[in-house]
Amino acid sequence: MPGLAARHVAQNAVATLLGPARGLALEDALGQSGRGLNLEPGDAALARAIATASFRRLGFLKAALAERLRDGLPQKPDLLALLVTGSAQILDLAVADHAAVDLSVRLAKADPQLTHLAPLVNAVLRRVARERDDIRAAEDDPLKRNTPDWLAQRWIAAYGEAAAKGIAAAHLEGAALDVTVREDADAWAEKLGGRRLDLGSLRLEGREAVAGLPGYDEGAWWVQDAAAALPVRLLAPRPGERVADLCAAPGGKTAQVAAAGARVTAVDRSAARLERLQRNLERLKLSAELVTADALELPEDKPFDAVLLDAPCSATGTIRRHPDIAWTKSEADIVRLAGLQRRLLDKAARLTAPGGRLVYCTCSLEPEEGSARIADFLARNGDFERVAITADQVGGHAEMIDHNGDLRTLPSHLGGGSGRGGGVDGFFGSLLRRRG
Ligand SMILES: C[S@@+](CC[C@H](N)C(=O)[O-])C[C@H]1O[C@@H](n2cnc3c(N)ncnc32)[C@H](O)[C@@H]1O
Repeated sequence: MPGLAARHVAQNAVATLLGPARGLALEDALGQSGRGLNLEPGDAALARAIATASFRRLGFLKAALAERLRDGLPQKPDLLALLVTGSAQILDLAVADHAAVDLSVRLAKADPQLTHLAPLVNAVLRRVARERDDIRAAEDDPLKRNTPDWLAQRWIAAYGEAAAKGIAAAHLEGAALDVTVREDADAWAEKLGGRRLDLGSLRLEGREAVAGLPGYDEGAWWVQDAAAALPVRLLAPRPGERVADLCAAPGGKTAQVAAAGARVTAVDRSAARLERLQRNLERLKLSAELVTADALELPEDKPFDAVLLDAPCSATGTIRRHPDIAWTKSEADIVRLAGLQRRLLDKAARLTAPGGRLVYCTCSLEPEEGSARIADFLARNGDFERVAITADQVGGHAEMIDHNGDLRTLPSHLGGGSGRGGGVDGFFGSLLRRRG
C-alpha cells in the first residue's frame, strides 16, 4: 500500500517521543522506527515531514483532538500518535483528506493493540477534516496554546511577554536554508538565487535538497544558520593562529575557523560525529587536526591563541528546525547541562593562552545556559574580562546584543514570526579575553 510504511514510521517515532523515551531526538527515533524497512528516500522524507509537522503544532493538535474525543486525549502514546500524525497530514500537509484518514485507519487495524479503535480513529479524523476551519480559527495564541507551559513561563521571565509571543510565533514558521559562503558571497547569492543577509550569510528561501545546488560539490559553501555563524565572527580567527574548537562536530564552526586560515584543533567526544566533520571538511577542501576526546580531559600544556566552546545544550534555540525539542526536553535537562557547561567553560579557560580569546556559545534560549554561565564564570575567574560586542559585528542588529554586551539572538529576530519567512536560531555568545 503506497505511503503506508512512511505513516507507520512517523507514527512510531512520534509515539516513542510521546512515551517514555522522551530524551531521544526525532531524527534518531525516525531512524529506529524505520530500521529494516528500507524506505525509499521519498517515503523517508514524507515520514520526517509528518513527524515534524506533528511536533510543530502539537499543542494546537492536541487541543483540537481533545475537543473531539468524548473521553479526552488518550493516554496510550500509540493511539495519541496515530491521531496527531493523521491530523497533521489533514491540517498541515498537502495530503488528501481521504488518504490521511484511510491510511491512519489501516495502521490502527494492523496493530493488535489498536485494531478495536479503528472506528474511533476514522470518526475523529473525519471530523478534523470537516471542521478544519473551526480548528484553524481557534489557533490564536501559540505561546499559550502551542508551547509547553514550563517553557512559555521561562521565556516570559527572560524576555518579557511580547518577545515570548514572538518566539512562539516564529516556531510555527520553520526555518529558511542559510549557507555560509567561503568567498564572493554576492556572486554566490546570484548563482543560488539567494539573498545576502546583513549578518553575512546567504538565505535560500524554500530550498530543501542542497546536494544538487551549484557550488555544493566544489565546497564553495556549507549549510549553517545565520545566527550559528556569528560566534566565529566574534572570535575573529586570524591566519596562522592556533585555535581549539572544543565541541566541534558536525563542524560548521570548524569550517569557518579553517577557512579564515587558522590552524584548528577540532575536538569532539563522539567519533561518529567527528567522522561526519571529516567528510564535511573534505568536501570543503579544508583541514583541521581532529581529536576524538572528552574536552574535559585534554592536556593543558600548550594553550591556544583562541578557543571556541560551542557547548552541548538543550538546543531550545533551534525549535523552529527541531520542534520535537519543545516537547521532549525538561527542566532537569537544563540543570544537568548547565553543570556540564560550567565545567567545560572552566576547562576552556585553562586552554586559553594569556592574552588569548575565548568564545562561549550555545543554541539555547535558557539564561542558565547563556548569561548565567558567563556571570558565574567571570565572578570566579578574575583573569578574564568580557569584550562587549558592537552592533557592527552583527550586521547593525543592536537588538541581538543583550545589556551585558553579549550576543543574544531570538527566533523572532530578522522578522521571524511575522509570516514572511524570517527568523534566526536562538543563539547566546560571549567573547572573553584572558588578561596578558
Ligand atoms: C552544539 S554541538 C556542536 C556543533 C558544532 N560546533 C558545529 O558548529 O557544527 C555539541 C557537540 O559537543 C559534543 N560534546 C558533548 N560533550 C562533549 C565533551 N565533554 N567533550 C567534547 N565534545 C563534547 C557533542 O558530541 C556535540 O557534537
